[in-house]
Amino acid sequence: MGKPPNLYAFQSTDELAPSLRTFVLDAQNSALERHNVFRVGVSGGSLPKVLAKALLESSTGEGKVQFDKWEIFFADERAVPLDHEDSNYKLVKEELLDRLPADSGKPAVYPIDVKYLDDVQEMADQYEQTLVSVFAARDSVKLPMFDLLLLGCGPDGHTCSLFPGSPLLRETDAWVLPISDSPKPPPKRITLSLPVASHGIKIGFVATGGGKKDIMKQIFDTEEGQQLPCGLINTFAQERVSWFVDYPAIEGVSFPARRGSL
Ligand SMILES: O=C(O)[C@H](O)[C@@H](O)[C@H](O)[C@H](O)COP(=O)(O)O
Repeated sequence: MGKPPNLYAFQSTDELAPSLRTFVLDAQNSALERHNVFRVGVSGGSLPKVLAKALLESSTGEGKVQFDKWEIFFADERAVPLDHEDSNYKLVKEELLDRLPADSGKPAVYPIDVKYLDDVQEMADQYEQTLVSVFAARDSVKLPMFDLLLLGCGPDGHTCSLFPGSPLLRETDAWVLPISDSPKPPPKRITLSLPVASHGIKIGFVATGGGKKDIMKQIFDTEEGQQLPCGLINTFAQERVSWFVDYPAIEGVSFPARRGSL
């Protein structure tokens, strides 16, 4: 048995941001030592905004953010044009990429191929091919290992576009999966599969606001909660997972949270 996931709780998003920055910088620095590149998978939702606050507005943590060494992938993406208001790429671009300091260098970013907007299976296959080309051949690497995955948690316990009860949760082979009936709009999406989403060297969840407290209680305090997508990642990845939450999101949660610092 490994150690349980880490749960870090803060008064507010403003107080959470510096610790998230330290966490990201630690992951970056060890990735750069290992292979001189930092491969990050990011989700949509509220995460890009909090990440931007952590990276652009705060200054704690060892060393600097070396954006020119970053490769950014999408843990899930909606099948819409890249300038559509539902696009996670657009969100990350507007919150983070467009706001990088002029002297910071630019990350390499891997958006979906919009040629395949009408065929999500093909879009997922193409995105998997992108991962294959970056992470080495499919035959030699059983699963791509992101240096860091930054994920959100939906009020039903979904993460990436892996929803509770979905047959996609049983996928053991594909790295990237299509969805055409997502319960959260828009319906057509692609997502990392559960084995890939659990395989990050580090996995950070960000969940804030009182709207998350019921699901956080389920995930951390109940057996059933461990079967939810976020709970499954906790179970598979154990201490490789760190949750960054605010106090309203863990009100009533018994699982021990470290308060106020990383
Ligand atoms: O594109 C998406 O829909 C997201 O990747 C999704 O998985 C999100 O991270 C959660 O729904 C949490 O969203 P919030 O952080 O906004 O609650």
